[in-house]
Amino acid sequence: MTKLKLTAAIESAIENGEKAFIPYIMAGDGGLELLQEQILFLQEAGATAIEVGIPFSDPVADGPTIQRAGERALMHGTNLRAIVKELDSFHEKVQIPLILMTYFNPILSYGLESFSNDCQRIGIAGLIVPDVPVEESEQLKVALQDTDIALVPLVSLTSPPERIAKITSLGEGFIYAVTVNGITGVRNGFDVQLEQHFKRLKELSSIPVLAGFGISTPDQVKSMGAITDGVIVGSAIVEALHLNNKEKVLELIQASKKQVFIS
Ligand SMILES: O=P(O)(O)OC[C@@H](O)[C@@H](O)c1c[nH]c2ccccc12
Repeated sequence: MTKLKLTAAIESAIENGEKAFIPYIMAGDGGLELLQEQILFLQEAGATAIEVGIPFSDPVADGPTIQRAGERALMHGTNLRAIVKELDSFHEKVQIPLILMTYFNPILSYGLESFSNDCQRIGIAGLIVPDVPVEESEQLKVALQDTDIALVPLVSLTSPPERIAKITSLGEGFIYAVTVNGITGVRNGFDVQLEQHFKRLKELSSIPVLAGFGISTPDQVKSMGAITDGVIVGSAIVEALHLNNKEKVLELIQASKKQVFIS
């Protein structure tokens, strides 16, 4: 089994002189029938991979924009089972890696085994489960061990060095480096220490390091991309898709392709 599909996609963007760009979307926002169109649009627009969010009633890590998108999706009656079924119906058209982002509860109610089997069957390349820290990920790791699905870890700004070392050694796919303390959502500024923090993470990690949380403008995509291997953009993409502002999505993705490199 190879957990390398996700890593390979990111490395290939970098080999092209670009940075990775991973948009986050909320599955079922606007109705599940939009999911295929949204994924194929982002693929066509040049996304490196896509993080597909599963709506959940108690999204503790999510800021207001993602929370509202989740509520809209739940109002449409979306759930994990329906999303997997929908993804199954068009997965042959998707060439870029898909990462599912879900809290642990929906996975447990789905059943760990069948979740892992179904994700493998429909070609899911990665999984982000924010309420399962590395120390508690054994059960999930066991369920995923015979699959090609990478369990992507989150590293917070406040993780102490021993914890960072543990996360980077166990991490798969890429390291999701959180840029702020707190929840998802648009921010105006970032800690001046970030560059140092990312440098350390990159030194410790054998897989790519991507920055996420609070990135919402082309300039931020460029400046975060200059000090990491790429970015994840959630709230700004969710909002732009909700307002059908495709131009904004294209601008954000383009910013990851024209990089100013700071050495
Ligand atoms: O919305 P932002 O600030 O651009 O951050 C990305 C984020 O939305 C996405 O990766 C995500 C959505 N929900 C999460 C929960 C935990 C970690 C990450 C996420």
